[in-house]
Amino acid sequence: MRAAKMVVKIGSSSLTDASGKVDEHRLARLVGEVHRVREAGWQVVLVSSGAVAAGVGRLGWRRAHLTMPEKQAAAAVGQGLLIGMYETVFARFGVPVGQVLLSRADIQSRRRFIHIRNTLTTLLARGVVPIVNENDTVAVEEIRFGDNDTLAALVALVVEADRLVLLTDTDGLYTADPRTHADARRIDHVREWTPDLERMAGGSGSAVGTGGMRTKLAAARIAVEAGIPALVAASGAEDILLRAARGEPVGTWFHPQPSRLPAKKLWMAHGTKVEGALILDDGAVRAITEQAASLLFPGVAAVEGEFREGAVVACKTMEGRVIAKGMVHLSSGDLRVLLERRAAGRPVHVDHEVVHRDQLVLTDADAVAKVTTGH
Ligand SMILES: Nc1ncnc2c1ncn2[C@@H]1O[C@H](COP(=O)(O)OP(=O)(O)O)[C@@H](O)[C@H]1O
Ligand SMILES: N[C@@H](CCC(=O)OP(=O)(O)O)C(=O)O
Repeated sequence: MRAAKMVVKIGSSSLTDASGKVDEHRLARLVGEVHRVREAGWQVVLVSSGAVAAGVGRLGWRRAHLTMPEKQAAAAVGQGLLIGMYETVFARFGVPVGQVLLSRADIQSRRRFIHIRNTLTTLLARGVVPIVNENDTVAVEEIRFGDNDTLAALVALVVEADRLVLLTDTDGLYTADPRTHADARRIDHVREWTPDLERMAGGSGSAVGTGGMRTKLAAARIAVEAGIPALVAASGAEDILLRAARGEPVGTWFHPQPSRLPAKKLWMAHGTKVEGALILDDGAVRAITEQAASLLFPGVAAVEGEFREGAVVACKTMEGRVIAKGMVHLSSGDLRVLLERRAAGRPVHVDHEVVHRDQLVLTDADAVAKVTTGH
């Protein structure tokens, strides 16, 4: 029988003490929680922040106003310390850990994505707890996830997890940031994505956190679109992972959407970065959003950027709204030659789709709703 998988993300704010250093007691508490849910039969991938905080603490620096190279240097020092702490504490339960450091480029490449999946599933099958973090020391802006909430959601996609649990210093999503709004109420269930949700979620309330509720919301959305229930909950709550495993009301639950995209389309929607764009005329927009059709050359009005065949590009309306992402069969250079030929009134024959429907994924919520509800 396939073991259920849980991706658990812990934020810096839940691992550090008041001075910003990694707090061994908090880390040990978390490890105890992971151990208990593993004993209940779950496989767990831990996505742990805290490298920068640990490094800053070790070097005796102050957290405020660090440059990017300083943060990366701090992460180089802190990541080793962090994994050392996990190794020591998990060893008390006889559980080995494995360090997995990822950057966005690792997820963007389909080949590397599959290699990561194989490595993670091998670790899980052999009873190891993979401990994932962003590869902060080498990650430059273009290839950064930027926040571990998004990284955790993508890891959940990679391992096809059954739960994504985002543990933080607050017990869920509130109607406003509870640090500054005493009257804020917790939202226990999210079944629909409304603009209100985005308005409620603010940035980080602490000096060590990155992204706050905003990035957790974005991460939860990636998970639910992939059919994975997501929970935002307090890291300090008793038996939190066991309770998450049972689906108890212990935070904000994000319920998955009924229609689940195939794994490759999920990767394309969330794992890839676009290299350019195709501007579609209104007929093509209707064809791909309402009839789930392939994109044919006559529907392409213009091309933006430079890309090779096989690249992932955005599909935009004439007004510039991104409605889909797809893997294009023609380079930007070839498409421009064909567009010029058409503009000059010369005949244009393209014998295949520009983007095949199997390699096209709708990214605009309204467009997705139209297709999944059938109108
Ligand atoms: N609507 C909201 N509901 C709950 N928390 C919110 C909200 N808006 C902003 N926050 C802030 O998000 C913080 C958690 O995010 P963050 O500091 O990035 O933690 P982590 O290090 O766990 O990722 C909370 O402490 C809170 O101040
Ligand atoms: N990769 C960084 C953490 C980035 C991050 O997202 O932090 P957090 O919002 O605390 O989860 C680190 O290990 O310090």
